[in-house]
Amino acid sequence: MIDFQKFIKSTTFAIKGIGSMIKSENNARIHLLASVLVISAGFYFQLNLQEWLWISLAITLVWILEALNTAIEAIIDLVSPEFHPLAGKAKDIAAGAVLIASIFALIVGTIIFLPKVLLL
Ligand SMILES: Nc1ncnc2c1ncn2[C@@H]1O[C@H](COP(=O)(O)OP(=O)(O)OP(=O)(O)O)[C@@H](O)[C@H]1O
Repeated sequence: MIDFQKFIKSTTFAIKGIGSMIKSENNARIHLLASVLVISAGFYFQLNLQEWLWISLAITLVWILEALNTAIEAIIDLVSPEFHPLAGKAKDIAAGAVLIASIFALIVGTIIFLPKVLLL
């Protein structure tokens, strides 16, 4: 049987996690600002359905990877608070994943918005 109370509780924890990420991570606040700006620009330029889908994919990918990166950082700080090359390697690779998604988002944003900005 589906336990809806449990589902609501775990959704609340997930929202709490997103809130704590935005509070503690400077990069997450940058993603938030970028997301708000891009979505506002999307409304301004009246993007079509396909453009909205690409923008949504790019924004969502960055947020998912930032969340995973933040979680990985927290686990590493817990299990390896002292310096360890593997801890540094894991953090750098997790940060690399965010960078890859951010570059993808930048490419998508440029392809969609640059022609519209040039026509202004
Ligand atoms: N325990 C550790 N052992 C070895 N190197 C570490 C360790 N912790 C952090 N580092 C190195 O220092 C860098 C910065 O670590 P930090 O925990 O500040 O991550 P960050 O990417 O700056 O995260 P934040 O988004 O919280 O600022 C890492 O990318 C890693 O190279």
